[in-house]
Amino acid sequence: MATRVPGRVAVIRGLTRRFGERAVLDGLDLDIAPGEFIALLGRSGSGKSTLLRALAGLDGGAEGELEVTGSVAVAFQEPRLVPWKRVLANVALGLAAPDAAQRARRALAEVGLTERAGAWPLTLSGGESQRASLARALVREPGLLLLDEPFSALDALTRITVHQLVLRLWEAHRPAVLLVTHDVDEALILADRVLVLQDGKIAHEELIGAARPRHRDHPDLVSMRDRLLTALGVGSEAGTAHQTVPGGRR
Ligand SMILES: Nc1ncnc2c1ncn2[C@@H]1O[C@H](COP(=O)(O)OP(=O)(O)OP(=O)(O)O)[C@@H](O)[C@H]1O
Repeated sequence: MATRVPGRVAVIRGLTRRFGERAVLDGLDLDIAPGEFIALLGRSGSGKSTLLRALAGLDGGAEGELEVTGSVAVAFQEPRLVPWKRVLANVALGLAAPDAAQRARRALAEVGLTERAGAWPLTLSGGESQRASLARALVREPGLLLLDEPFSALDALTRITVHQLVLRLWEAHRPAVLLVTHDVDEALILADRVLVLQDGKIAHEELIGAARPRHRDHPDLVSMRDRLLTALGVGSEAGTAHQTVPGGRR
């Protein structure tokens, strides 16, 4: 039986996902409030994508309680645009609204891709493809936006630009966001709450009150980075360059 909790877009209780003998998710509890930006860290194979797939309704094999209120949209690491449809048609794909094309155009304008509306996906750069993918997710006005390492294949400069874009879009539309990332700094710069998934459960949580835009050297973030790296079993090396979790797909 699922429980609806007012003021929550997702309520997860005792979520367990087994593959063979192994419980990748093992009695996981998590609440997601409307409009909050959560980053999910965890070592490779800890079950981050498994949790996202369960939340997206893409995996029927999980046991436990999982209630999602409202619509969910997902953007993946690879933008997954349909190659034989132009960019505008990709963004409008599956939208039932009579004004689908108009909404898709508006979404493309928001991500700065108006000029590429008529282009074929294979002619887009990595950053443009990712922006098109974000437009396709946002055009549905989701209550919950799931982002599975969407920035990891982008070069460092493009990633910063897309971070800024995501924050701008999040501030304008206010979906709850669950961002899976291997990048501790990305989590600290973007999220309100950073979670560490370990042994099938949320093993560590950091709440970030620092105002945005944030700089990675903010004193609160420096101590949080240390705690997160310790929770991830990496050991803290404060003051070193950009930190990512071992096993990241970059
Ligand atoms: N369909 C499946 N069948 C069998 N095992 C699976 C399946 N899907 C995932 N797994 C296993 O579950 C574990 C968690 O996978 P998942 O992709 O959720 O990890 P992750 O934390 O997202 O990893 P990464 O950071 O490397 O992307 C892995 O050991 C994976 O091999």
